[in-house]
Amino acid sequence: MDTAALLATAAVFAAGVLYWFIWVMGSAEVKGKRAVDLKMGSITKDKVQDKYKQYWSFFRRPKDTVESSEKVPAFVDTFYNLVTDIYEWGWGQSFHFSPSVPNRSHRDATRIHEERVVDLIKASPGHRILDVGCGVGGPMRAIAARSGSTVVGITINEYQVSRARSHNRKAGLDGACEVVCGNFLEMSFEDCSFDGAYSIEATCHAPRLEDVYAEIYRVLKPGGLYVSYEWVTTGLFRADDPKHVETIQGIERGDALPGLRAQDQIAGVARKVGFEVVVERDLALPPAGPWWTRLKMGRLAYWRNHVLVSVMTLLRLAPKGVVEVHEMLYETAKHLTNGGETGIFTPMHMILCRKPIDKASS
Ligand SMILES: C=C(CC[C@@H](C)[C@H]1CC[C@H]2C3=CC[C@H]4[C@H](C)[C@@H](O)CC[C@]4(C)[C@H]3CC[C@]12C)C(C)C
Ligand SMILES: C[S@@+](CC[C@H](N)C(=O)[O-])C[C@H]1O[C@@H](n2cnc3c(N)ncnc32)[C@H](O)[C@@H]1O
Repeated sequence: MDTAALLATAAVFAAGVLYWFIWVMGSAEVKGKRAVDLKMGSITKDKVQDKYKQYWSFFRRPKDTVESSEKVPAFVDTFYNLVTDIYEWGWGQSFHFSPSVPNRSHRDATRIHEERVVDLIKASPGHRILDVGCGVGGPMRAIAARSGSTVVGITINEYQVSRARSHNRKAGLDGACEVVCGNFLEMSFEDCSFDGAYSIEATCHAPRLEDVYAEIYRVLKPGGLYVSYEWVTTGLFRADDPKHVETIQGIERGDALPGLRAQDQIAGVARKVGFEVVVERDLALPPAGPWWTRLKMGRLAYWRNHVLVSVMTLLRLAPKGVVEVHEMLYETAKHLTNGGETGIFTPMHMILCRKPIDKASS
């Protein structure tokens, strides 16, 4: 074979490898979003890097002033513009963790964790259920399909609204699932207009938990049930242990959190806004399988994804800034894993509350 033929064969081979790397390997476990589709929400291509820098300088330190608390929802919105496509591509349409289940896939474990909500809040056909912080609607579709109820989701991020609506249509569930863009700290829904409500790993973004719980209380019908899976520090967390503090602050920085609450504070907040606490339990505790193994087992996948986003940026298929966002998520994954392994953090402290029948009329 002469040199020209050799070069041509090598070029075809390289193109084939690139194609396989980007299009085949490029979508992670859940097929759907591919690396070539990384858009970074509603941020225009040229602004991604700047937006990331603004996000990072805001969330780098813990939030302690009222003034910075008020800015949190806007920065949370920026955060989801930056990460939504990467989450969908590398994790799926459900932006939360689940206990691992022996001999079951991540997809099954995710669905089981979501369907538990249906039983807890007794969602039934004819019910109108609120999903507080709905992401792109993975849980909403599972819960609507399982329960036969109508689910209304709210998210602060406009890009997620369009993604969720499109997924709902494709799943044939747009009749059962509605998505609105808004702030869960001041919702536009009528008082007493929902039969039930849930939030999955979303209220951790609220600077004051009582503000979002009070809103959920307001829109629930008397007797209605609300369940939340909360991100909290556990009783094993020691504020005087620098390693613990580094882990918790690492989780806060990389997940747009104004400050993680302690597990034993949640029920008090629920009662303060008027709820009866039916039950609370850390769903991560044994016999539940570890939720963080899914993050840990993917080291090789992270490396592949890093190479992918770098190649995509070089080819100008992805905007500048994606590599930094991806790197931030990689670091965050390490802190989350650490939080899980040491037991100082759980993303699934479950609290089930009821709006009392008598108090509501007063
Ligand atoms: C509830 C929240 C989000 C929880 C999780 C869905 C996400 C937390 C960290 C995310 C990820 C970390 C590493 C990424 C990896 C580097 C990349 O290659 C592919 C995507 C990741 C796995 C990504 C996926 C989503 C998370 C697990 C918070 C924000 C309150
Ligand atoms: C980690 S995601 C979880 C999404 C969804 N519950 C799931 O499990 O797939 C957190 C969600 O909360 C939403 N959120 C955060 N702060 C919000 C706010 N102030 N108002 C409305 N939505 C908010 C985000 O936009 C995002 O959709």
